[in-house]
Amino acid sequence: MKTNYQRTQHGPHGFEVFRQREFTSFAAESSGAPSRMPNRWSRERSKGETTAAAVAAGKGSEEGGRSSFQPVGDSKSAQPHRVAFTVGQNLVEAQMLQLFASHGVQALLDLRPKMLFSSRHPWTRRDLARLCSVAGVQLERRGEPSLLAALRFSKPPTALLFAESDPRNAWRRELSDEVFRAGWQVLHVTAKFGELMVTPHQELFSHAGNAITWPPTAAAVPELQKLQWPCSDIHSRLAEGRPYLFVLPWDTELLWCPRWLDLPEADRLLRTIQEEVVFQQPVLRFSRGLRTIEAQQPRRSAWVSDQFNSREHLARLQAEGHALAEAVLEAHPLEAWSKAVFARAEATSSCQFNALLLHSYDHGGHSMGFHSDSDLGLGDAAAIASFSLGATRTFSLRSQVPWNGRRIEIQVPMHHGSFLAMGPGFQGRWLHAVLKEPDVAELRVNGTLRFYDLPQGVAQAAVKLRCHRRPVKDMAQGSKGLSKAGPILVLEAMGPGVKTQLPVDSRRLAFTAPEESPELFRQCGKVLRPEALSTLSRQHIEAAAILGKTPQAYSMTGVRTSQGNKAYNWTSGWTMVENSCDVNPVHVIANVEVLTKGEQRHLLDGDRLVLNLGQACEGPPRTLELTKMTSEQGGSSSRPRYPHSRSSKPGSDAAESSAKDHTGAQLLCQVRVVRAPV
Ligand SMILES: O=C(O)CCC(=O)C(=O)O
Ligand SMILES: [Fe+2]
Repeated sequence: MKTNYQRTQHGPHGFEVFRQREFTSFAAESSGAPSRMPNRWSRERSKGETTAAAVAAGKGSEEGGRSSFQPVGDSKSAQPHRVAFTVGQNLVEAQMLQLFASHGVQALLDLRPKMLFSSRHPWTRRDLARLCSVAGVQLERRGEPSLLAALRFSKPPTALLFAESDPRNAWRRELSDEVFRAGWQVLHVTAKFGELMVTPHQELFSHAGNAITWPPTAAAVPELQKLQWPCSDIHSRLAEGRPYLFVLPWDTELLWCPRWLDLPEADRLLRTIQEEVVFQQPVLRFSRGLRTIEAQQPRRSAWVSDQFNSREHLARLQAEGHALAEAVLEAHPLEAWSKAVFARAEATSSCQFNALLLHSYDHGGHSMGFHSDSDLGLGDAAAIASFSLGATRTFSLRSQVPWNGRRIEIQVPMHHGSFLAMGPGFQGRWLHAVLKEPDVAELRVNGTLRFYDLPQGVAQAAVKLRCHRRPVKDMAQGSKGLSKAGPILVLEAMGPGVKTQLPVDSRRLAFTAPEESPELFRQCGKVLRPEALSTLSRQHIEAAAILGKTPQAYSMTGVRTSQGNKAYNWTSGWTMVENSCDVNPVHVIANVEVLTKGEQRHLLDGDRLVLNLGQACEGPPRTLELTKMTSEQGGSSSRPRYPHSRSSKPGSDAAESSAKDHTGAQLLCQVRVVRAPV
């Protein structure tokens, strides 16, 4: 089979869309060495800038004055037949078959963590086995001690199946780096907006590097002192008011200039930004399998750039049929004030930038969760600078892996007029965040300067929000003693900060009908510890409704309330979800609906609610009435308007059969959501 890819257009997130043509010639062309990839940068870059070919060959451009860049992979050892596709489990059957058939995939290596194998999972082992036997593909589980050993035994081209739908995320990123470094040609397959896209690993992660010289010296930053890790007194150094270059583990560097702007300069810049810049608070959308999740960004943002997101550029993309996400904000063109900011930041950091992302944290409740700046067009080689105006907020840094057995945590007090720069390689080793600080009442404006290595792409800040479908028994784990109860509502504090920091039973609360089990209801605050709320990166809690498919299934398992042997009244009707809060919208995840105040809909099996807990829900444990029972009975007339479906297309076969599957689904507890005391 001969297929190849031809670049045709850029997806709305800057992913380049490849249409299939002939594969073998593409693989042969590109797998030999990344430098032989036809590259998009060289077409677009201005004279003197480093081309991708030079980058891949490990050469920086002398003309452009850039430092040399080390390609991620060892291109010399690449062999034409060593081709691996990475795919996420969000691909549906037809897409998997399309991938197998058009690229001659011989083996599928399932690399998903074990816990994900459940009957609720999009791809069970059985489903995969059936798929592979139909397609004549060998299904393999990672049995070897290492992925590379497993790959060596598989017959390429091999598809690597990951839980993550985004190749930039976690395990999928890490393992594909490993495979790429071993000389394999790695091609990431994504399904966005109904289209299969293939992006070579190096296109997604290579960055030409924007450091002109790095690290900066006292020539650029007067009185700069270099401090080598381990420095136990780093926090007192950060408070000293003097500039430092902290040389941290893993060859990463942090430049700290606490007095970057003097007081009048900082005041003036803050005033100008407030006057000139229109900030927006977009609703962020995330793909989760076939579902889309929405949440309002807990801060206001704005872009300033002449290269990305201009009004004309976004309009052109839309005219070409691209649906732009709400989070893709139109950029303000550069003006005198912003040009001065770019020039000053470039002089201090000895780096080049082409976009400024501004955030307005209006108060301590506004935040940004732990993340690394890994938007498309950035990547590990990108150096990123950041300045701060207004209220002092803590810029928290945490190493991605332990150093001498423990993760390193550094708190940088970013005050009015301060500046820092994270050097090349930093994003691959560290996470950063601006967590909520309830005591801060004043506004803080932050600006991060970046260099997007994108040809006229769309700059969009990384969005990190995870939502997991879990089997019922796993969900119930966090409920300590509730697991025997039938319908359970589980609220789980998510977001990367929470997830990595807190054990599962500290960030979940699960309860049954409050009227039936008041003592459990009161325990909610104990189960969901305050840390879970204070580390919430997106100010949201997810509520997953765990439902029985049929009333009979539950009565057979003998569900009892905690107050006695009284069984639930399984046939009392559908449970509705209603938004009774006009400040914080309730998002019903399964079908991406935002319920405005007073709106209702049926709560269905698998539905999740996102509650944006803001000031309106502050105070002592407070009950937010979300749902109420209705007298509707199951059956065709009361069939939910929005069947929980694997297909978003109404009327499709999948939607029909899914609706049938779920007609018996009922949630029989009255759902109340309580905010735990902080
Ligand atoms: O507000 C800050 O200091 C951090 C901003 C940030 O991390 C980002 O824009 O990616
Ligand atoms: Fe960031």
